[in-house]
Amino acid sequence: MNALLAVETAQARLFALQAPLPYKEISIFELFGRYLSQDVIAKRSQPAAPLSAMDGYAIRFNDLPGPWRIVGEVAAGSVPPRALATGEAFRIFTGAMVPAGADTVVVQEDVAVDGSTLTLTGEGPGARGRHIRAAGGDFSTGDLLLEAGSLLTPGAIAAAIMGGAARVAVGSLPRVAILTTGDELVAPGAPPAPGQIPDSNGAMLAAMLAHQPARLGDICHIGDDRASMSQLIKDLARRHDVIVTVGGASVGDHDHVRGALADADGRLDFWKIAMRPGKPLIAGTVGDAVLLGLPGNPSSAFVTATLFLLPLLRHLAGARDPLPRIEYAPLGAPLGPGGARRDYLRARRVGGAIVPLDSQDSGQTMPLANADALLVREIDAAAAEVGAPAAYIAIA
Ligand SMILES: Nc1nc2c(c(=O)[nH]1)N[C@H]1C(S)=C(S)[C@@H](COP(=O)(O)OP(=O)(O)OC[C@H]3O[C@@H](n4cnc5c(N)ncnc54)[C@H](O)[C@@H]3O)O[C@H]1N2
Ligand code: MOO
Repeated sequence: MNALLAVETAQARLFALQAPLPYKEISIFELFGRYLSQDVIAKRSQPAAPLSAMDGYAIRFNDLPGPWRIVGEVAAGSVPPRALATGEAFRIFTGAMVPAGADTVVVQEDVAVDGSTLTLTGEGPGARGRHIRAAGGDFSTGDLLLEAGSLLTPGAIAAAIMGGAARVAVGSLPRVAILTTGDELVAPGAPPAPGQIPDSNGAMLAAMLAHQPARLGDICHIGDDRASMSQLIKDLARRHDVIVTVGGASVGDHDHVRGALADADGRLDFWKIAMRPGKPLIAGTVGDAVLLGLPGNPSSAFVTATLFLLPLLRHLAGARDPLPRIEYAPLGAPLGPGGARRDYLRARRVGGAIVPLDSQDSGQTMPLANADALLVREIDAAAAEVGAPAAYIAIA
C-alpha cells in the first residue's frame, strides 16, 4: 500500500515548496491582518514623562492633608509652566504631564475649591504616586514591542504606532486562484440537470480566504478534461502565487489534477495524507506557484483547506506560526477508538464540552454548516469517555 504522509510532515513539505513572499513597507492604516517582516522596536518611551491618569490636582504626597494654594493649570498636550513647590497644587487633567515636584494626583471629587485655595473633603489619595502613570510604564525606547512573523492585530497596531512607527514592513499577500473541477458541477444558483450538483466548494473556499492574508484572484471551473485543465493551470500559475484546485484528486478515471499538473510542466511533491477526511490531498509546484489539490468532497475540501491551504497562505505572508491553533475541551460524548488515519471530526462546542456531530459523511454539507470545531482524533487512539480531554481546532 502507498504509505500515507503524516499531517505534520506534509505541512512541513508544503511550506518548503515556496519561501515567504518579499516584504514591503505599507501604510499603518493597511496593517490589519498582515504579518511583520521585522521586529518593531520602540522609538520612544510611553509615556515619555509622568502623566496624570485622572482629572484633579497635582500635589506633593507629604503635603497631605492640605490645604494647598492652586498656582497653575496643566492640560493634556501642554507642558507645565514650572515646578511645584511645597504647599502648592496644579489643576491637572487626564493625560497631562505631571509638573516636576508633584508626586501624587488627588481626584477632583475629593476636594473643594474656594478661589485659589484647595481643601481635602474626601478620602484623598491613599499612597504616593496615586493616579500618576510613570514614564515608560507602557514601554521604553529600545524595547522590543512586536516580533517579526507576528500577526498585526488591532492591539498590536496600536502598540506599534505608540512606539513611533510610521511605516511597517510586512509580508506580501499571496494571490490565490480557486479552480473547481468536475463535469457534474453547475454554478451556484443554476438549476442542475440530472446527475449534476451545485458547485459549493468554490464559494466555500473563497469565504475561507476572506479573513486570511491573501488576495483572491481568479475563481474558475473546468470539466474533467486533462488537456484543458493543464492549459488553465499553466495560465493561472503565471498570475498567482497559489492555485487551489478542488476535486479530481483521487484515483478515478476522471480524476485529472495530478495528470494536468504533470502536463503543465509542474512537479508533484506529495499525494495522500494520513488523515480523514482529506486523504487524496495533492501538493506540487508549477513554476513559482504552489498547487494545492484538495479532494472534492465538501468536508474533505474544508478540512484540507483548514490544515493546508490557510497555513500555506499564512506561511507565504510571513507568519512565524502558520499552523492552526490546537485547543482542548472535555468530551461531551464518548468516542470510539481512532483508526489508521488521524480524524478531524466535525464537532460542536456545547457548554464548554466538545461533541462530534452524528454524521461524519465527508460528502455532506450540513455537518459543515453545523460544526464550529474540528475534533482531532489521533491514529489508533484508545476509546475515550465523556469528560476526557480532547484536542480541537476552532473553525467558527
Ligand atoms: N477507489 C477509490 N475511490 C476513492 C478514494 C480512494 O482512495 N479509492 N478516495 C475517496 C476519498 S477519501 C475522497 S475524499 C474522494 C476525493 O475525490 P476527488 O478529489 O477525486 O473528488 P471528486 O471525485 O471530483 O469529487 C468527490 C465528491 O465531491 C463532489 N464535489 C467535487 N467538487 C465539488 C464542488 N466544487 N462542490 C461540491 N461538491 C463537489 C463530487 O461531486 C463528488 O461527489 O474520492 C474517494 N474515492
Ligand atoms: O478522505 Mo476522503 O477525504 O473522505 O473523504
